[in-house]
Amino acid sequence: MEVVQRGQLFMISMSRKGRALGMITFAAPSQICFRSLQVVLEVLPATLRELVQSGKDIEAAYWELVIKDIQDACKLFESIYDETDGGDGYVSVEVSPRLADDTQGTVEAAKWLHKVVNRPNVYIKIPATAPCVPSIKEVISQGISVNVTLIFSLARYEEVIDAYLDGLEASGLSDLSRVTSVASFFVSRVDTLIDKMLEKIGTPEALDLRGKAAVAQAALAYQLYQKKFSGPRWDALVKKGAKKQRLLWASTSVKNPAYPDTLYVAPLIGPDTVSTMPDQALQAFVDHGAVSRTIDLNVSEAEGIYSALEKLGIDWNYVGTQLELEGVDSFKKSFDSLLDTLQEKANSLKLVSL
Ligand SMILES: O=C[C@H](O)COP(=O)(O)O
Repeated sequence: MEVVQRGQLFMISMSRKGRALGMITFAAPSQICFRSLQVVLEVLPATLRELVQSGKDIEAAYWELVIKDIQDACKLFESIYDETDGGDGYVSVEVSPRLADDTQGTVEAAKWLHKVVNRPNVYIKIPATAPCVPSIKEVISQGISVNVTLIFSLARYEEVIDAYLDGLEASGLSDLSRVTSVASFFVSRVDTLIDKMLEKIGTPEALDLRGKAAVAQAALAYQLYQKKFSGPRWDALVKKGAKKQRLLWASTSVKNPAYPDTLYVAPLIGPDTVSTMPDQALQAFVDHGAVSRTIDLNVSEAEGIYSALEKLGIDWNYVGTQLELEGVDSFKKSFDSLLDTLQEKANSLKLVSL
């Protein structure tokens, strides 16, 4: 339990009826796995030693530790999952980031993880890279719930929604109510990149748009969400119990200290959205954030900002691709560095046990 609590992120979520927000704990995989494993290293050297001495290589030992960790977290959140009829209380575990270019490898890894974790409230986390969009469809069609991560552009987000809808339609299940998904749209990193581009352009108009791109794009993502999850195609799936793929805001901490510290949380509150927050963003919001529906208050302003940026030469697809490359690369580096740390620990445990 200690492991889970030290690795947790939080989310604020507006209930479907649009009532007050509840503060719910939500585990995001990279953080929960990477951070909690450091605790595992402190408190469970015996387990690691046992795993290594049983002949497992370090990656296999990693997965055993993670699976147990995720199962414990799932148990912790099970009551939320039950109380909300499968609406909240999920724990995510990510397939190896080394598979981000491998469609079939990702499908196999997702199926395996889903089987071994064996809990109803687990999300298998899959990156929204071009090769993994078809994996998402396939995995959803097998009745496996998915957290789609690393979404940076509206174009890719629409492909992700389509993969979810296609997967539900292909599933053959008569009851779709237990196959759910979140689409994790990264926010602050968009400003980090676009601000640099605007500074390069350097005109007063460009400089005035700094710090506005990310929230504008996110607000338009919510418009797309509303459009795609309505109409005859969606209604047919609802008849079979389908649930909307909720938009999850990731990367919500402010990177530029000149910006308000709730910039990526306060304007993005709306029905069925999920805001993941690291401590810094959470504390700022708890201290002086206000809870009310904000996500669609300024849609025409968001459209204006989006097209003004295009007119200045900002290519949204370039931005999405660049951030995706950086995101996948950083996930891979974290994964590699974690395995290196585990290997070092295992080596020292072997020495101690001699
Ligand atoms: O899961 C990913 C995090 O939300 C990333 O946030 P970051 O952009 O602050 O690193």
